[in-house]
Amino acid sequence: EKKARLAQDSTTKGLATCRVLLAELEAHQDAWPFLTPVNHKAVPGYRKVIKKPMDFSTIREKLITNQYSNWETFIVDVNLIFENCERFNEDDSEIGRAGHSMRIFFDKRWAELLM
Ligand SMILES: Cn1cc(C(=O)NCCCNC(=O)c2ccc(F)cc2)ccc1=O
Repeated sequence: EKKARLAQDSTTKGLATCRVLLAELEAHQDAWPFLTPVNHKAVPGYRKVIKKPMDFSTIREKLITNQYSNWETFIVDVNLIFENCERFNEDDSEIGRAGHSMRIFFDKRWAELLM
């Protein structure tokens, strides 16, 4: 609730929790399309359609190099992965389904850990 949120926002605890959350996302069985940046040479049209690519390895690098000021900025990048996936992939496709599965998992976990 509100007090907890404020505590999470400012302390490194909030970002430590993001590392826990990222490790869980990377370990998920449906994470494979999102572990590394989409290879736009191998995926025709990707670079043109997706203006802000994002993936778990990029988020990990940004966490390690202190590029997130708080857990909200971390959440924005994770959600970008799912928005890009929905934009580029049919819902009824292997990667589309993996994106929906990961988003459902993430929404539940960050609510438990950070709210
Ligand atoms: C998010 N997205 C991903 C792709 C895509 O083709 N991504 C590469 C999949 C191939 N990567 C693997 O199979 C893999 C990677 C790491 C690993 F540890 C195990 C397997 C295409 C469109 C799109 O929107």
